[in-house]
Amino acid sequence: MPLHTDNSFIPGDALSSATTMDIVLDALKELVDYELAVVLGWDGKDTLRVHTAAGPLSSPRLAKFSLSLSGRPDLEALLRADRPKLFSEGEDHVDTYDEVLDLPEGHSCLVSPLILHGRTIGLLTLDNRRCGVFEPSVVSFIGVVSRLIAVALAQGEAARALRTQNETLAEERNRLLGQDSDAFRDFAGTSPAWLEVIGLIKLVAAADTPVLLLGETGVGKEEAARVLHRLSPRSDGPFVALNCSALPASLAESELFGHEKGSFTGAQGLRKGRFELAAGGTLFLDEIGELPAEIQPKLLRALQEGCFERVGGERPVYTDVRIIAATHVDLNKAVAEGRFREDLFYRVSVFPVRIPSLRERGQDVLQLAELFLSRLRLRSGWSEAYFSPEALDGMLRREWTGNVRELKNAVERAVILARGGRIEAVHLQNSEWQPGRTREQTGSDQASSLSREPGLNREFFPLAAALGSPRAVPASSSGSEADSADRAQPAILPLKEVQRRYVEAVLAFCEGRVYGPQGAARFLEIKPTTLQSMMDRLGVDRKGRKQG
Ligand SMILES: Nc1ncnc2c1ncn2[C@@H]1O[C@H](COP(=O)(O)OP(=O)(O)OP(=O)(O)O)[C@@H](O)[C@H]1O
Repeated sequence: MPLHTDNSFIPGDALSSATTMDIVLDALKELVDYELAVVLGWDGKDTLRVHTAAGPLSSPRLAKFSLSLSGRPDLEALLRADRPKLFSEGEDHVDTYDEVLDLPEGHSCLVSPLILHGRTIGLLTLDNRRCGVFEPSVVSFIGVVSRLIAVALAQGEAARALRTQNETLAEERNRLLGQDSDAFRDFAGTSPAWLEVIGLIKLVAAADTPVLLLGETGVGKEEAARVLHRLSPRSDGPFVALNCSALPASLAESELFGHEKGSFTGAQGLRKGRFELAAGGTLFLDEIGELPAEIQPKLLRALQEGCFERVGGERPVYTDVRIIAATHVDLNKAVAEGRFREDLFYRVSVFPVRIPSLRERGQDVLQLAELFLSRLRLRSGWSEAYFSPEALDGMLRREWTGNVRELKNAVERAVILARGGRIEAVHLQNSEWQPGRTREQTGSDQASSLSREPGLNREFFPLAAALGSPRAVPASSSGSEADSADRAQPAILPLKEVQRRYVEAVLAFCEGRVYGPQGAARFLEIKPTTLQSMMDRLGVDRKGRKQG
């Protein structure tokens, strides 16, 4: 036979562990007359799972088979003895594959530990329905083969882990490079409430314990999760985040666990889920309380056993990830209402950490504002931006309902309004298009205090100006007579008319600009294309006049 000359083999093409094992068991079949050969891998704790099964008796059910060693002291003893064992005819023994296979009594059965340098790697079993098929002479041969299989199994698993880690790192790096990410920035704050959080994060970071971050929206739960990851022994591994809210069950499963090629229409290739991408690192599950009920048992299994199947896949996939979950809803209530599984709740909430709201963090507001401003100063035209004393005071007094996220956005908006110069309190007070209020004020107080300064009102409070109403914000719901009178005062306009007038006013304020940092879309926090179609729908042109 001529020598095979294809030398295009490169490490990246290395055979998968499963293929290697298929080849080995196939070759073994030529020497040993088995009907079922199974290689089981050991998870290092208690479980043996089928890695490869070959022979006419193997079946897809077997591929999912696993067994607990604590329930099988006979197998544990066999692994300890590190010697193959041939079960003789009539010898009583527990049938390993009892649950999935019906083998006749007295069938031939040979079991051999897979041990490498004294470390248990797994187990090899050979079965044949007929009695006495395996000669005693075959036992020592299988002992030698088992050592080779142990090497192949260990190397295959190591190569797989390395490959997954490489891919994950590359994917995560690309993802981070593609964003304006805050992942590597400071974690500002020195208030007692914040220092307590830092203390807890430092404490729990080193352990592999699941952490549950609780807190209002925008308080910095994801930021805290990133810091926790960076402080943990997994910091060299990836940090992968998934927002569980608004994910339909079908999408959530494939996002979490990936899918096999052709598992559903449009699944053109194998795609790894976040669990696999996070291997060796941390998986951050944001808004875990919103996870669809159908997925919760699958997540529980992945957390408990470290294994799952890709959508459309049969082979179990194993990963080692640390879970950090976050929620802004009360998970206890979700459990009581049956929306969240209790067992999953206990699994993820081993170490809860509450991230305080900005209201509880005192002077941290100023540190954070300075931090955000220092980042913005790096942008062209804004290097001279600074806060006036009144602006600093206003920030301290304001009730930041949207927390750090709201503060961050407000600082950016203020820099734009201040045209990269001195930021006044009024630049930060511009909150018609967000729900922030000063700590002392109600919504109506805020509207009226703004309207007390006519120029300010016109320039920075376009809704009130646009509607021509003395009170654009409804009165507080104290139920007093004065309140009822206030409520009755403004004419109620159709929503479309309010939208039209408001868009016109914002456009006028932006001098007809739709795009760019000082464009209306930016202020309205919508895409310019969305604003354009809204303008078409409302009949408003760029100069803010009604068309037609
Ligand atoms: N201590 C901090 N230092 C710097 N930036 C922070 C800090 N905390 C939060 N941020 C920034 O504030 C914004 C909101 O934070 P984050 O997304 O972590 O909040 P969250 O609590 O996870 O919000 P949600 O509940 O909406 O998911 C992000 O842009 C984040 O980078």
